[in-house]
Formats: sequence, structure tokens, C-alpha cells
Amino acid sequence: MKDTLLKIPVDYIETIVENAFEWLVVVDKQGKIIYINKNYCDFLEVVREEVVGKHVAEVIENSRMHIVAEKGKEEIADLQYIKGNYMIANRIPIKKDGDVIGAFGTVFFRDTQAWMKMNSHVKSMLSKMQNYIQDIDRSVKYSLEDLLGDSKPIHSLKEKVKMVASSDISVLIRGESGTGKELIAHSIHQLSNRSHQPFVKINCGAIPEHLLESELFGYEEGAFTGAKKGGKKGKFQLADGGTLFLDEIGDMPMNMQVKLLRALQEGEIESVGSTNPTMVDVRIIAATNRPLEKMMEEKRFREDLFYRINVVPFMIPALRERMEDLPVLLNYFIKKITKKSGKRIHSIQESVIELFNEYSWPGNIRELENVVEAAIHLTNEEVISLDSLPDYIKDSSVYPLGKKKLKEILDETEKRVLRQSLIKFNDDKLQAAKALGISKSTMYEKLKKYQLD
Ligand SMILES: Nc1ncnc2c1ncn2[C@@H]1O[C@H](COP(=O)(O)OP(=O)(O)OP(=O)(O)O)[C@@H](O)[C@H]1O
Repeated sequence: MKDTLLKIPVDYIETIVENAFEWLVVVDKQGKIIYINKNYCDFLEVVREEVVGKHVAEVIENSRMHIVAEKGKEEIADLQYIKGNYMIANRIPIKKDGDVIGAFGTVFFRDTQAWMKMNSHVKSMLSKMQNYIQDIDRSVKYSLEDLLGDSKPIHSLKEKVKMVASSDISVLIRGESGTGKELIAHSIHQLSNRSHQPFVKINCGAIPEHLLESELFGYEEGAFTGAKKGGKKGKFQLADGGTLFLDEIGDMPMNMQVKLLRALQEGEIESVGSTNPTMVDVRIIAATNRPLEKMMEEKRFREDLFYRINVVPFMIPALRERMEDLPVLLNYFIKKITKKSGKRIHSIQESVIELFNEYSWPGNIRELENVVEAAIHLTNEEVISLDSLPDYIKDSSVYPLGKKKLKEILDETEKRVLRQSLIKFNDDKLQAAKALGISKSTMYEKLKKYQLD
């Protein structure tokens, strides 16, 4: 190291020490100044030749350089009050063969204000980056392999995704909540030529009406009170070259529908506060669970926008309409959740499957996953039984009309009620009978009938 340093010409060293630090001072073991750079002298309003050789405390107010040179303990980012301001100083001992022979001190920020300015600058840059990182999700979470199901509708959905993915055609995905609309949107993007470009999602229903325009198209600096310095990019600009997923498009207010249609038709957008339109190249995938046809009749959704986005419609059926997918979905979620939770589950009781087949699943696949997760956490055994299901599923009364006779339905309901009352009263049959308003003997009779004893 020493050899390398000796090779540096002295002119170079002079430039480095004069400029590498804002201010620099070097003292010997006694605290006498050996070297001080010009910037520091200018600030202190002293002549360099006159202060070299003087004790540092005589030249620099509140200096601790002599203490560091004596004790050999470094002081980093210490606040030092000089000429009416706080400075941020570093003081480092210089050692030779283990002995302290002096110290050098640097000041990076002339005062705390300069430091705070730099600090808030860094913070604002970091938060800006964070915004963009959240907005742009290049690594989409799902692919077509994640779309499980053996039913005919799922097979044809998969085929359709493969057919349209590579074109830039607009797609409208419809289906109840939790049916996998976002999963399909991810899959289309992933199979498209834009897969290495951003996939940007905006939930049109979750953003307050007055913010939606700037969220979609961005804004210029000074566009409104509270606008960020330098402005902000909108989702359209962030998705440039990639895919923009307009989730819950049926919840978009009418005035924004006009602006969105213009952007889609002309391929250019205008940020809030700007007068110059910019071209954007974005593929649109929209999704909704709203009845758009009815909304068009009621003049709550624009027809022209509907035809612009509905070039290829995707309709995902509700889970209750394709119950043949239940076994594969159930198996998949059990495996996934047991792996995550470390719990072992080796079977599901037949009664649970029966109940699942009867239940209407208003929250679709998302609800199924949540119910399986809750059941796995609630069971103490390695079997998913009715006891481990959330109450609202057990309480749900979905009558299999047309499939079962009234007597069968009544018997099943009676059995379910009896089972629940036993669970509630910890198998205390007397208490359960009391709660149901039946006699002890009737209770025993019924338990025997339904093999619950
Ligand atoms: N066919 C499927 N196979 C496996 N998982 C699925 C399937 N469909 C949906 N899921 C899972 O269900 C959950 C909900 O899916 P997703 O968010 O795509 O639904 P969505 O229709 O967009 O819901 P919302 O309208 O409420 O936003 C996700 O965890 C997803 O992985």
C-alpha cells in the first residue's frame, strides 16, 4: 500500500487532499496543525501559513482534534458548533506501529441544514423509486399453469388464452369475484411478446374519482397544490411497451370513461397540467364482475368504450357452475397450505366434500382457498372434518333443489343441527337437547338414527 502511494506524484496528492473532502485538517500528537486545506482556511478566514504549527484549539472553535490525537479513539459524524452553525465532523486517529502519532479531521456538511437537505433529497428519491417499484411488476405472479381445473370451460379458457396472447388485441375478462380474472390477465401478458415489458395494474374502483385521472395519465410539476416536484408518471406511461390491466373497469366514473376511450383510440395521453400529448404503446386487458350490458342501458357505462375493450371477451364461470373442478382445486390447496404451515393432512371426511358440493361459493376459488386454509389451521387431527370448517359454511343452507326429496333435505339438516349442537356443548347431550328444546330420550333416538352416538 505504502509503495503504491509513493508512486503518486505529489501534485496529484495535493489536488486530492485539497478537494476530496470539503474541509480537511491534520494535527500531530500534541494537537498542532500540520496541514489544513484551503477551503477550511477560507471558511475560518485565516491564512494557511499563519495557522500551520498552531494548536488546533486556538484556530478551530470547539475542536476535539487534539483529544482524538491524544486518546486515539475515532469520532464519526459528530456535531461541532463553529461560527454559529453545526457542522458534521469525522475525526480519525493516525497510527504508526500501533502508536497514535496524530489525527485528521474532515467536515462533509458545512451545517446541519446542508445535511438535512441532502438527507431529504435522498429520502425523496428513495420514496419515488419505491412508488415505481410498486407500480411496475415485471415479474407477474401467475402463469397459465396456475389455472387449475379439468372442466370444459377451463380447458377452453386455456386454449383461448394461448390463441390471443401474442396479438395486441384488447381483452375483457368477466366473472364473479375470485374466479381468477387477474390470473388470466397475468397469463395473457406472460405468453405475449410483451412479457419482458411491464405489467401494470390499476384498480379503477379503489381510487377516488378526483385522483383517477392523475393515476392513469400522470401529472406535471405544479399541476395542482400538493403536486410532487418533477411531476409523477401515470400508469399508462409506466406500462409503455407492456400491458395495462384495468381491474374493476365497471366501477370507472363516466367522465373518466371518456378520457380513457380517447387515450385508447388515439394511442396518446395527456398528463394533468400538460398541453403536449405523448404517444404510448400499451396493450389493454380489462376485467369486471359488473353487468356492463345493463349498465349501458342505464347509461352508466359508455357503449363506445365497451366495444373498444370487448374485442375478445373472456367469461370465467363461477365455481358452483363447474363443481367438477373441486377435487383438483381442493387437492392443490391442501398441498400448498400444508407445505406452508407444516401440518399433515391425509384425508377429508366425505361429509365435508358433500357440504362443499352443496355450498354456493359466492367468493369462488379465493373463498375455497381461505376455507381450506382455515380448516387446516383449525384441525387438531390429520383429517379435515366438519368440526374444522368455519361456522358460516356449516350454517349455510343451500338446498339441492331438484336433486333431493324434501325428506332427505330435512334429515340432512337435522343431522347437521344435531352435530353442531354437540360441538357447541362439548358432547354434553343433555345440554344440547335442552338448547334444541327436545327431551333427553328424543335426543338419544335421533343421535342413534344419524349414527352420531
Ligand atoms: N382456476 C384456478 N386455479 C387455481 N387458482 C385459482 C384459479 N382461479 C383463481 N385462483 C386463485 O384464486 C385467487 C383469486 O384469483 P384472482 O385474484 O385472479 O380473482 P379475480 O377474479 O381477479 O378476483 P377479484 O374480482 O376479486 O379481483 C388467487 O389466489 C388465484 O390464484
